Amino acid sequence: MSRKKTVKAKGSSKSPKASPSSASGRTGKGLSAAAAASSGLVYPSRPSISNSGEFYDISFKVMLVGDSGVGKTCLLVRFKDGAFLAGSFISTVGIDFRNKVMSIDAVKVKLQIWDTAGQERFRSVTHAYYRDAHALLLLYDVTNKASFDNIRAWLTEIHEYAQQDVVVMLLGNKADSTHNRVVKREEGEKLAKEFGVPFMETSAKSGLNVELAFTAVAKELKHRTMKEPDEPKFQLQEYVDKEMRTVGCCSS
Ligand SMILES: Nc1nc2c(ncn2[C@@H]2O[C@H](COP(=O)(O)OP(=O)(O)OP(=O)(O)O)[C@@H](O)[C@H]2O)c(=O)[nH]1
Ligand SMILES: [Mg+2]
Repeated sequence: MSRKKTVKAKGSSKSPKASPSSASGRTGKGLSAAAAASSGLVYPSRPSISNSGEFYDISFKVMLVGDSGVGKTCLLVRFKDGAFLAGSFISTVGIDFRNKVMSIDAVKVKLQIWDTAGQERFRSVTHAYYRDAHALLLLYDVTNKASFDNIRAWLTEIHEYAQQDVVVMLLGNKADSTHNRVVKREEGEKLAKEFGVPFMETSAKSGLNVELAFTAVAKELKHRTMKEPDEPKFQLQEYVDKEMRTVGCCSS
């Protein structure tokens, strides 16, 4: 099943809250006519403008999924606002989204990031949104074994409801909680290998790898959309491993 890209009318990047809508893919620069034609994108006369007033060239929809309490909302807030939501845990009701425009290889990439409720009772709501997602960040909590054991069930759900070519990345969150850790990093790596998905550990609290997780996904999506025919395929896990080595693995 191939992914469809809907090109929205200028200025139509407003709240898609009313219904799960397709993320748009459009580009202003860096995309050859051939690549644009083959990816189904069209050249706008100018880049689009997001509802926060930022210009962007292409837009993708990313979903955060995983058990309740693994840190999806905190990860998004850390990425968007650079802050950590400490204090009492307020579980997400239904689904919400935030936009962030990133500069990827001189292209403005807008990520529309959907924060889903992990609680079972909201599952049918989130299922409806899977089919339009270009990427899924699947989280477990390294201090919660059940959240790790449930990853297989989440992956089954993803295969059932999401597009076949959706980008999936497994994240072991709360890596800062060294004393309470019950899932080893190696266990996360092994599971990710088994399912052929990239993996890294993150911490919404310390900021560890948060920017890197979203950047890696944005790079993969941008490459898929704008790749020149003779350009080598972007290797997401290789990129992540290289970046982690460069910054000494565990800095934010
Ligand atoms: N130590 C630590 N705590 C975290 C981290 N991320 C989130 N938390 C805490 O974990 C709890 C749950 O975080 P949320 O982000 O609300 O969890 P969620 O996955 O959005 O949960 P639902 O909305 O119910 O699906 C909160 O008390 C956070 O403060 C982290 O990286 N490290
Ligand atoms: Mg939440």
